[in-house]
Amino acid sequence: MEKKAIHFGGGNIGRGFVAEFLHTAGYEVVFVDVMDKIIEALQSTKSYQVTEVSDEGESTKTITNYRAINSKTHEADVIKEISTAEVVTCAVGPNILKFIAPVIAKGIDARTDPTPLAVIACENAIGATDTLHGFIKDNTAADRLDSMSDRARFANSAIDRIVPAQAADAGLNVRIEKFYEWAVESGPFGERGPPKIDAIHWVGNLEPYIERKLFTVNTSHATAAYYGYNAGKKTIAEAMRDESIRGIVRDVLQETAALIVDKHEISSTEQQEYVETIIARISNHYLEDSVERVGRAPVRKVSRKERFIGPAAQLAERGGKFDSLLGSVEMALRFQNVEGDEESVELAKILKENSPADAAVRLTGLDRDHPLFPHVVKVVDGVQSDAKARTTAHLMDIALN
Ligand SMILES: NC(=O)c1ccc[n+]([C@@H]2O[C@H](COP(=O)([O-])OP(=O)(O)OC[C@H]3O[C@@H](n4cnc5c(N)ncnc54)[C@H](O)[C@@H]3O)[C@@H](O)[C@H]2O)c1
Ligand SMILES: O=P(O)(O)OC[C@@H](O)[C@@H](O)[C@H](O)[C@H](O)CO
Repeated sequence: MEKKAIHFGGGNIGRGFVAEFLHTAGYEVVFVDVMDKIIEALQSTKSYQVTEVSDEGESTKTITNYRAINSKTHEADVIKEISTAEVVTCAVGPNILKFIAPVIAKGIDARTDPTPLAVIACENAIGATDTLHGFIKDNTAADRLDSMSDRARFANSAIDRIVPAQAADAGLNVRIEKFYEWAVESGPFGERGPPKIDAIHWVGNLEPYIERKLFTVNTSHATAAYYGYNAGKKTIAEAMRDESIRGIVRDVLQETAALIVDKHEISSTEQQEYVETIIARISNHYLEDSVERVGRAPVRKVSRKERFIGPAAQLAERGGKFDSLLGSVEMALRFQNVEGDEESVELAKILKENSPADAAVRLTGLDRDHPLFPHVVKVVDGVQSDAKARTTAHLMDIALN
């Protein structure tokens, strides 16, 4: 029988990365999404194209052998597919994991296949599969929990490939960078071993991979996005062409490199080479990657384990330098009321309605006695004072005219 993988989220990384590699590994891919437009497009086509763009030119692959189900309207079908699949992946965004967990829990519960399902969350977050697993357990009957590992195994992953928002007329086709890395924990699969997916680099300990990726690729990407947005730049490549922003990105990466080299078995030479690769990747002018996409969801991005506070907190605990990271946090806090970004509206509200210390706790989740906390409070205070000064100036302007 043909191998089958269920993938939640038919968006950019779903179509342009996960499905591409599942397809190459010989899986039939069943996309699950809640967006009618994507589902209808996937159901009414037999193929779409993934085009890698780089200095070396363009190279296109055709993806076929897929189906699509809308989980909003056809939940029972999704449960049935999961009950007979080998793999479940998702790329829906870390905040959506709780919404896809109930249907996955039901699909796992309905399994009779002796081989456990492999569940791999492909989100930019530390321990995303663990988070999903937690929500799945919350949606499973207590008397079925002990035997769940007979029906499913859960492996965390680190996934890296820049897939910008696509042109409005692109349909299902995706333009992406050539580079990719997909590291997944092998331990959860035990003696039976993990599923055969050639693009995956199976690793015993994922922490160095996910921290190096999140705290280099995503820290630098978000730094360029927030400084770029506040300087009126449209794309990450445009921001990176600005010498001052490029210099700031390098300063930030020096701080995270110090942590990565100190904490993991990665030499400073190796990390420096990695940094140069990442700077070249995010400067890629062939990718029209907007500062709004890369800066999206600022509340998530300034949270405790994320790309700024995650490394800054660890550096503060180790007596390291973190002031450039605080500069990125400040720019992230200035990413407010951005059209189409609900979290940027929520951010503005939190900053308006709370004292600096309370806003710092709510946004970053840092304990008040953490060595980083007073530094973050100072940054929050500065951003709030600027907003107040702008409101006062605006009101005076109205009164005078
Ligand atoms: N784009 C990238 O460069 C990139 C690279 C690595 C990792 N990621 C991560 O992948 C995830 C997705 O990012 P993206 O850029 O593809 O976003 P995207 O917005 O293009 O895709 C997300 C998809 O999830 C779908 N979705 C939302 N709620 C759903 C639900 N309840 N059930 C099923 N589907 C649902 C959306 O309709 C959308 O199609 C994020 O965690 C992101 O951090 C993105
Ligand atoms: O997806 P986010 O919102 O966590 O971060 C935005 C980008 O930095 C991200 O999507 C990168 O393009 C990706 O992580 C590259 O591997």
